[in-house]
Amino acid sequence: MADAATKADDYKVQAARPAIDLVKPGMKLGLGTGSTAYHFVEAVGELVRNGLEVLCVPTSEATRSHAEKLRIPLSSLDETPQLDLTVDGADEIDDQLRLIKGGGGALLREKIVATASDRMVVIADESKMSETLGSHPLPVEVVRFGLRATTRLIQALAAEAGCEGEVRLRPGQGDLPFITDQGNLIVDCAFHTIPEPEVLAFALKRVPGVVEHGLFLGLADVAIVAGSGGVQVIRRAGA
Ligand SMILES: O=C(CO)[C@H](O)[C@H](O)COP(=O)(O)O
Repeated sequence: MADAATKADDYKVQAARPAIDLVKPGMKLGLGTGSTAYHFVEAVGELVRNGLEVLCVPTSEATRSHAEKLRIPLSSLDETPQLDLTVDGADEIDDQLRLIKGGGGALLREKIVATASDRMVVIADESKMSETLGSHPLPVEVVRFGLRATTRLIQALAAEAGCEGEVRLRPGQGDLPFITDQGNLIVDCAFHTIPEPEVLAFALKRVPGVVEHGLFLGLADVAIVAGSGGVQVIRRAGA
């Protein structure tokens, strides 16, 4: 078990390494969240220690505090509304580079930052690749008000989009729910298979209590995926 975890972490390091070659002096960067993005942030920290000038926007408070420890110069989207490149992890990736994100609960800021970037590069180990999205529960960020009504509507509209399964409030510490950096809740939707991600995304956007969902469609330009066969670079058609 420990060996499998170590191998997966090695792959995460291997996926992060080529992404660092895309970083050029003066760039404005989005810094992703999670255990894979962690390695990219570490590598940016090393470049900064060696004199590289970049300005970075973190996608979560966790990444902010990591980057601060590394003395990476930070900004916000208010000060720096357009970024050159965002590098982030993913929970699931299909061959069209459609993603499920939000396993770490940062999907809202991650999507805002990726959308504000000229390019989004995803880094991942091979376990994240999937023929059909849905094996990872889809995180959906919702407001607290009307949670049960929101959950029911998510289920009903998702069913119309061909997706059925348990919609569960993400637990946090003790008896408390998980709270996002924006002070919202997350429901994880165990749909198992999402036959038409665009149709589901459209349906979820019709639910008033939904702030954002973890389907990232047409956002990732490149995926760098590391595994037993080496490192593969996958480009989205037309990107
Ligand atoms: O979307 C995310 C956080 O909200 C992460 O990018 C995703 O969960 C992947 O994380 P990891 O690299 O730890 O597997």
